[in-house]
Amino acid sequence: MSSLSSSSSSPTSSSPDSPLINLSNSMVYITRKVPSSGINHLIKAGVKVKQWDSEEVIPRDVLLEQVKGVDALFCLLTEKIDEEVIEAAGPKLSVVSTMSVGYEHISLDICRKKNIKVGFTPDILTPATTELTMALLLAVSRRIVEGFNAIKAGEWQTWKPEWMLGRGLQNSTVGIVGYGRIGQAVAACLWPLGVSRILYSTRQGMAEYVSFDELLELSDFVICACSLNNTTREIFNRDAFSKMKKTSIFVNISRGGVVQQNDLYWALKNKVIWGAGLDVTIPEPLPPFHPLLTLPNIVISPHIGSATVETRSDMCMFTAKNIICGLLNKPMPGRIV
Ligand SMILES: O=C(O)[C@H](O)CO
Repeated sequence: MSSLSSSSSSPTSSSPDSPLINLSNSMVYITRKVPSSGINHLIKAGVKVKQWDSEEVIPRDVLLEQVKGVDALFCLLTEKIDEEVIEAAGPKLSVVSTMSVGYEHISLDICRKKNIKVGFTPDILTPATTELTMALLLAVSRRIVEGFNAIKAGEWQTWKPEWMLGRGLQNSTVGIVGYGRIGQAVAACLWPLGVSRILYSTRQGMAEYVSFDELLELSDFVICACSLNNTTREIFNRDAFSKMKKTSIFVNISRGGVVQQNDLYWALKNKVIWGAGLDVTIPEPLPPFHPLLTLPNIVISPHIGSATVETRSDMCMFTAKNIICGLLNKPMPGRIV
């Protein structure tokens, strides 16, 4: 399902950024149905746009076929942009931009070697992802889903002083692993709720620096907002969960790959930790019969950290701007390589 969605109507006046470079011969391939904001921006800039116009992930063989000869690639976190794709695209490919802040799906080394610029969408999804982090944290700590399920099962008999008790944030210690844009925004939401300490282990900021092990040992809530790379893969494993408090709650909004999921299951099942909220899993989608879904002390959302109407539209626009700036040899608003 690949279609030529559009082409330039006025190529010479097409670029708002530089009238000197004519983009009318440039072809951009978009790997999914995305909000119209970005597509319109590309069209107005005068480039030709081809698209996998579907909600479903583009099959690998179709991607390899469709990218042939394109100048720029607009991709999502679901496509592995590796040497094979870059070779299939050929020598004209000069910009790859992903509509995500995470970019572990792109082979940066190959892009560097081939002089291909790589863009991503930092900052604009920080508020939406922060909201979702807080939603998961509170859903687990205040047992929202468990309570809802209890109502549906007819288990809500009366108001009881010691039923469905959760864990409050006031006077608690929160550890944030990955104290970057999102981690710091989450911290800003937590202070007004009366937490007494916020710990981080990876970057500088307003919070207190401690080692990763100390963070695990001291925190009542552990929030993971770091990127996935070789140093963070499966850092939340049996060893890490064993160091956490039995009363602690773990929230992951980064990537499923930072967690050893069998170990998380073990930790939740055996009450090594109190609860968990996940927006990201391995695999995605998580199969409906996955063992994690049988546990009462977990809430899982389907990777919707940035999923607000406004944020997804902004991300799409940002990706399109990255591509146009990259093609025009202008500074890209969000550039990795
Ligand atoms: O990397 C990202 O951008 C998020 O995981 C999805 O928006």
